[in-house]
Amino acid sequence: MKKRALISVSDKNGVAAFAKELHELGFEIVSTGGTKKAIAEAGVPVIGVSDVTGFPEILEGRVKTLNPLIHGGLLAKFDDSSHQAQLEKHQINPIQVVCVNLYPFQQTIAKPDVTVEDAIENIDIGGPAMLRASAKNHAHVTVVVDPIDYETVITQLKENDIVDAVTKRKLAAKVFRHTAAYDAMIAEYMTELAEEEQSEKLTVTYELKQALRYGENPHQKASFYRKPLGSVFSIANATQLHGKELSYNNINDADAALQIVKEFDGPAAVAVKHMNPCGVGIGTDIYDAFSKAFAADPVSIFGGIIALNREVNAQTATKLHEIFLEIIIAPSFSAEALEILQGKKNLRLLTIPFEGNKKTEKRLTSIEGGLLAQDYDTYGLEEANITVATTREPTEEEWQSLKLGWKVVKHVKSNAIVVNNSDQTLGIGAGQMNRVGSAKIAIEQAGKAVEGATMASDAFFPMNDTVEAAAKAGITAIIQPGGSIKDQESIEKANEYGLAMVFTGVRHFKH
Ligand SMILES: NC(=O)c1ncn([C@@H]2O[C@H](COP(=O)(O)O)[C@@H](O)[C@H]2O)c1NC=O
Repeated sequence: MKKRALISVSDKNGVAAFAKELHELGFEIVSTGGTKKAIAEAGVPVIGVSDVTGFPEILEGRVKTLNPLIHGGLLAKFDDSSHQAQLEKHQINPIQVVCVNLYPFQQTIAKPDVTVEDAIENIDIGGPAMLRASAKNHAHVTVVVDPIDYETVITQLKENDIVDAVTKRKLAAKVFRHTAAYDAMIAEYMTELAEEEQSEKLTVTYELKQALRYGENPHQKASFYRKPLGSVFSIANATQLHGKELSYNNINDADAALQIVKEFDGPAAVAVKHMNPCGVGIGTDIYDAFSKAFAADPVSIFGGIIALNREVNAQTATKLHEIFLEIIIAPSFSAEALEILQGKKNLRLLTIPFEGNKKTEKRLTSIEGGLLAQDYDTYGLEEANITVATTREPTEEEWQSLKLGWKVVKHVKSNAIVVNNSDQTLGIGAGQMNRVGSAKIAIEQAGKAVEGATMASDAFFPMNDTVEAAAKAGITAIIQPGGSIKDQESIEKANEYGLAMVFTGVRHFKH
């Protein structure tokens, strides 16, 4: 009996050539409608699945290969006499090679004008059934889901007449990853469609974007995966114009920088070190903004990651060029700016689209043995929640400054304190185990500029010691969530020093 190959693919790239090789190796080719046509057009003999099953493709292709005359051939063990006898009894031919790829569900739902009907029709049923059957029976069947593997299969068949067991197992594992990812994508789409907020299972899928040289430290192995159809405003969607490959730490820091710069509509520049901002500046143009971000902390910016929300021009590039930086991310670079910055061999220059940066994804954080899923902290200041707790109201300039501080403090690791003026940060205290410790760091870093500056705190003051430290340093206004049982003590302390203190009613922990 002739060996049989079953080919049914949506992505028809290379399939005719693959079929031709199989034919020349003595295989009888069996195919579904469109695939059969593509193969026949290339002059390769091919028989239709309907000729095998004696049943037409029905329901506009919803049922074509779902038939025991096909699945019996995929699932029978070739070395099992009972299975062989059953195949003979029912006149089923065994299938040695299966080549299937699926309806383009992902590409379909990526279309902006996709209808639910269109999405549903692109859920492949028969394909995954054939893939899973063949992969289950991989001891006997060679199954190819990825056109990249056509060559390996043909080479091995030509050299040894068989595909070796290790390759067959790898191909089968690839199939199960493929069908699992395919179903995860459908599950995500359907869950959204059904407006289910919290599901009993989380089935997300990611694809390898980059094999990383190492993780947080050189002894840790690491990879970078991207979410298919994920947010476009993402480091996973960046185009690298220049410089060394991104590292694990670069990616985390770049993500942190993007989350901060996203807070601003006007020209803004953000410098990040170890996922905390070390300088944030806003200005009349991007040069002005970057100059302020740089001046905010000209020491910590060394080796930092910079995100800017306007095109980098020559003037800004010249200033950026003076500093040792790891990465610069912007919507674009002018040709002149690019030329200036490309002078630095290792400096990574990235662009990402700043448009369409709406995020509906969940932030996933892994813990050993589990995963935490939460919304991104996209909450801004809501007028309705804001109260001025002190006798003195902030001045107009203080308000501007408090709003800037509040935008930044959200992105600083808790306990977080930001000291700033109306267009730049001056001191940032991050990740201390007590709030007054962060305040002292921020105040010290601000130096003389603390005089007349404002302070933002990501969470309420459990005691009045931070207010006291701020007032003594020369801070004139504070923004914080409020809500401590000792709020009154902090208010009294602020009143005593003539400070204005605003409660936001919302906290911004970040761990
Ligand atoms: N329903 C079935 O029996 C069935 N059998 C194979 N398919 C899919 O049909 C596609 C190929 O179709 P065609 O050869 O007609 O272009 C493949 O992506 C394959 O996964 C099916 N379609 C979807 O469910």
